Amino acid sequence: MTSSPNTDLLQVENLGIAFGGLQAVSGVNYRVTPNAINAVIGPNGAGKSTFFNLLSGFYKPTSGRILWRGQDVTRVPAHEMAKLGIARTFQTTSLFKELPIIENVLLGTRLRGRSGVWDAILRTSRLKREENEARERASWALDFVGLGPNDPRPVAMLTQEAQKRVSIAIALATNPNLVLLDEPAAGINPEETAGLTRLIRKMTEHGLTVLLIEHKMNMIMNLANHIMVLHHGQKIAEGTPQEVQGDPAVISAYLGGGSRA
Ligand SMILES: Nc1ncnc2c1ncn2[C@@H]1O[C@H](COP(=O)(O)OP(=O)(O)OP(=O)(O)O)[C@@H](O)[C@H]1O
Repeated sequence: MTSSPNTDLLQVENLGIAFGGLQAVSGVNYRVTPNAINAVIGPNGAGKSTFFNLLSGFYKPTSGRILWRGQDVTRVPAHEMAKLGIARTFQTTSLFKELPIIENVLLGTRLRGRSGVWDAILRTSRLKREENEARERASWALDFVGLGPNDPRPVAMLTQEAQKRVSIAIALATNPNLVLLDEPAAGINPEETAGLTRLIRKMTEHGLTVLLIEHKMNMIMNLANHIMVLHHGQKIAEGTPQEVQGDPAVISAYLGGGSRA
């Protein structure tokens, strides 16, 4: 296996998954462009969510493999992927709505701590150190996404857009290299979408690599540096926004496939 760990982050080879008789993703070869905004698009049912779940370790492929910095991580469980430096956002429905903002972020980061039950009972110095570090990291992440670390409000009182920022802060607090964003602009208005676009750009300006799936085509075309197009589970095109927009296979997939953009 050839690898160049300094430049490669995530790469997939011949990746596929079948659900019963349905081949939801098939034979995809793809390499995430480091320190850039990467997008995966495609008509409804193209396999975007399934591809995303494969990358984040939630589904295990039935063919092919996933490499992280040149290392085979195909069988690594989802929580271990987070430890490697791959973080993903979840829909805002998975937030603990009655808890304050920072507690939501702390719950996300605590999962990475090394303290065990005895550390908790005895309040060991390791536990205290980890708690302080987690709190610092959570405050930094909330500040980064534009939310006040000392804001005492429960998540339920925030707008949908601010809740999306909380989910991004949870991902950032795990100190990732690659952040996978699941439809970051779903269910928010154009003005809020512009704000989230700025936040996603800021992430790459700070050295992060972003990969997102999103239906809002205008947003993607303005935001992404590199786009991969799925159709019926297969990669049909990839390149710059200009390249994929002008690609006849992409145009025909969208005309025949019914875009929700
Ligand atoms: N867990 C599953 N079990 C069985 N079939 C599934 C499962 N997940 C997805 N599929 C099927 O795989 C195909 C791809 O679905 P997927 O949700 O990945 O597409 P998508 O591009 O994200 O769609 P959308 O744009 O509508 O969200 C669909 O035919 C879907 O019904």
